[in-house]
Amino acid sequence: MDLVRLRGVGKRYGAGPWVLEGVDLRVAANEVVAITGTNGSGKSTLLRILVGLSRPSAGEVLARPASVGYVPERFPAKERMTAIAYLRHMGRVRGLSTSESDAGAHALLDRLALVGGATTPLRALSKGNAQKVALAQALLPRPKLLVLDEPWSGLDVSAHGVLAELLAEVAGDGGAVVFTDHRESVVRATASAAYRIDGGRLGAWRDGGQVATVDLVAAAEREQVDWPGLPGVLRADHGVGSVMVVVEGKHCDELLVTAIRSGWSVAGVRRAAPSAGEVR
Ligand SMILES: Nc1ncnc2c1ncn2[C@@H]1O[C@H](COP(=O)(O)OP(=O)(O)OP(=O)(O)O)[C@@H](O)[C@H]1O
Repeated sequence: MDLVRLRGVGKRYGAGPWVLEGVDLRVAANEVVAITGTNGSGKSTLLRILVGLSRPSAGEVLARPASVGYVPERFPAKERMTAIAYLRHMGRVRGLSTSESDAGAHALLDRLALVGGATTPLRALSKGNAQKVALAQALLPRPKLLVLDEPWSGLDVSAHGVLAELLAEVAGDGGAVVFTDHRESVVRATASAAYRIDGGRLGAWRDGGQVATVDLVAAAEREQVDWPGLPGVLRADHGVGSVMVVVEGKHCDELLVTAIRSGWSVAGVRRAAPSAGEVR
């Protein structure tokens, strides 16, 4: 089922040139979609249309879930409000109680390791910490569609893996994720489908990345998992306290969610075209 559907979408600002033209896009549940393109190609414009902050000048948005989380390229962090007060406010606006909001916010900020604490005023946060708060607000409560504009930019390396896990959790829970990034490595490691905007048109990225290799490390209290029995798993090689699983790209997010829920940590995800031996 399509969670998102755009048909023939075009966008121009005032009487300026067309930034986007004839964009058709469908995003199904469980998908993680990357949008690539050069600076100024229209990636942020497309994301703003996806979340409903900008109206297309042509074409239609035929489907969009009611619950959408959005991490903009620049987080409006000029407020005197503290990070936790802001997150509480955002959670309340979206229907959570104060205690649910606070619990969710603290859990997300802990996972993302917000340095400097939740009581720092937004305007005093560093770029990376502001990005963590921006991520937390988009996930409070967990949305059906999560849209992120260059979410890795400014994040420290330790938060990179957490971000990948959070995206996998949204997609694995029947939601969908759309993000922009310039880097091929990020697209390969994270996306189940990828597109490129060129000359205002949305086209296929040159490589869909059909197979993923997932390196997992066992925590002390993990459950046994029948890796080869999971959907799309092509191979599972066991090490001491670790396992390397090769999985079809479209089932990668499900595998990551199962692994995390069963007490395994994701040490790495690599995507590549399948070799002959891995195709079945
Ligand atoms: N509010 C606006 N008013 C007028 N022009 C705009 C507006 N927002 C974007 N543009 C123009 O639309 C084009 C696409 O901008 P957009 O920010 O969508 O690109 P982008 O691919 O996200 O770029 P970057 O990678 O640099 O973030 C650019 O030429 C930009 O100047």
